[in-house]
Amino acid sequence: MPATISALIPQRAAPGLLARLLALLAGRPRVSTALLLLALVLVRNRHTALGSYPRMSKSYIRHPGSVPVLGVIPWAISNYDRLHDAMTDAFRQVGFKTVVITAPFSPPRFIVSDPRCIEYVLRTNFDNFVKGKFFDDRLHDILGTGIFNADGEHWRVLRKTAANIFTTRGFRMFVETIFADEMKLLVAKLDETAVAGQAIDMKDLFFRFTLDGFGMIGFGYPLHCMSRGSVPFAAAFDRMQTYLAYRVTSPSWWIEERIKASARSKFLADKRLIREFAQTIIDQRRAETAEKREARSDLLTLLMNVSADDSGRKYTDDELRDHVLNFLIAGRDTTAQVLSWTVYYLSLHPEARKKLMAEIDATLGDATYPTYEQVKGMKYANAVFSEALRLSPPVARNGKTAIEACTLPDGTFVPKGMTVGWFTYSMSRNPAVWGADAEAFRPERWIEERIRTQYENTSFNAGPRICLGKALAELEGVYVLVSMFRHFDVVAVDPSKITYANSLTLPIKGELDCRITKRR
Ligand code: HEM
Repeated sequence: MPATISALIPQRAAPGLLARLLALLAGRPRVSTALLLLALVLVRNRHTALGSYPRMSKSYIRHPGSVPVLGVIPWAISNYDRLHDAMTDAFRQVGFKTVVITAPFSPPRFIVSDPRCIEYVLRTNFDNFVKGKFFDDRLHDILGTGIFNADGEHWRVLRKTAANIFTTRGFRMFVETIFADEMKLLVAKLDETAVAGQAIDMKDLFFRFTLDGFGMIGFGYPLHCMSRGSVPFAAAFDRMQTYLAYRVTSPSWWIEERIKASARSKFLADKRLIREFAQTIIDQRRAETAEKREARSDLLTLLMNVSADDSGRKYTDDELRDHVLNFLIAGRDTTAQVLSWTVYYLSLHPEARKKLMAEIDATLGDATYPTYEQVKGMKYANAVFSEALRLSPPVARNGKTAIEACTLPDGTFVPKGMTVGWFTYSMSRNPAVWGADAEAFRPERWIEERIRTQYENTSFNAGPRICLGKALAELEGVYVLVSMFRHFDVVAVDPSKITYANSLTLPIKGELDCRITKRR
């Protein structure tokens, strides 16, 4: 667990007895962890919701890692760095049935993996399941009033407005102008690396590509990340996500944050930096002449013009800032992460890489970059992207909260206010859905087998809140893949050492150093 309890103790001495106690415990992480947890259990806390639910019925299957009183806490601590695999192991033990997770000071949660339950939560009983307090409490600092945390009418207005930029006409333009320009910069960088015989961090380059791309698509704002050195906004964004992932994982995050003042102050500095960055984009737009503003049709323009509610009120700068950040998270991290994982899986599977390059060469003829139609038509390239996404979904876990009590299709009674979560990462490894080779990287399954439903394959979420950027992400991801492998062979230096970091999404831990060989 990277954030051990000792690491959560303040760096500067606290006054008096507490300081001495903390100093003593700081050198003994195990003892301090145990004592802190014990103290948490003994102290009656108004945040605990255990008492506000009916006693958990014996018929519920407890998460196999649960222990009395502390619930899943010891399991979560010992598996923090491999949470998704540990969760998959736990599901295997119970035959992928619904489990209940308990922990002191945290409301119990169900984790489902049955596609029927997913469909019930995300479509059939859509109005009864909201993002709710669980996510808002933990993620408000970064998501604010933006679409990811929004519910009800507020969500509907945002979704309808944003949907206007995701049109086929727009997509063709994105490929021909924005992606094509950005790809030339990426190819030039890889060219230099290949000539110099060095390795390069592809993870960093993919993040730069998607951030620049969405800067233009969403806000008509050139961020020039591909041609810059460090990007402080992006670094702050990554740190903040790791911090917030801890809140989603640890039931005692709120108390730990009060103890660990220095980490919190760094977090607040990052939050300020990120907000200032979003504000700059808005300020520049407001400073433009009315004529120039009216000629634009990007997301920011749409959001500035739409009525936020029935009263005709416009979004405030604070709200616009939240929207900008929500879309930047959506548009940057997810697609970039899938691209990184795709390179990882292709490095482990040279036969798939060969097949991909053969399809690219056969489709493109003499051309160096694909057209919109070619990207859409390349079956194997699309299958490679989908397969990497299936095995390493950026939104690897998710959940929604029941407004009223209800019963899931597998018979699980969900009390009012309880959260039902799911681990897409684990669901992708369920042999009942994906077959005996569920764990294997096999792009052919997307060509030879039936296409799984949204509720079996939740990588893009499902139902009315299915990812708004799905088509854009697939187009951008496959465009980059095809253009890149048209020019180069790209192989990770040491794929066997690659794993994921526990963050809000599912980035590769550390760098993705790759060797680049010129193909043409
Ligand atoms: C491979 C890349 C992507 C994946 C795997 C992905 C996945 C997801 C998932 C799982 C959700 C549901 C999140 C939740 O419940 O809060 C979601 C929502 C969303 N995604 Fe994506 N996404 C991707 C790319 C994009 C891109 C490029 C955009 C463009 C901006 C985008 C825009 C959105 C938006 C606006 C929502 C919120 C939809 C709503 O709540 O109605 N996504 N995405």
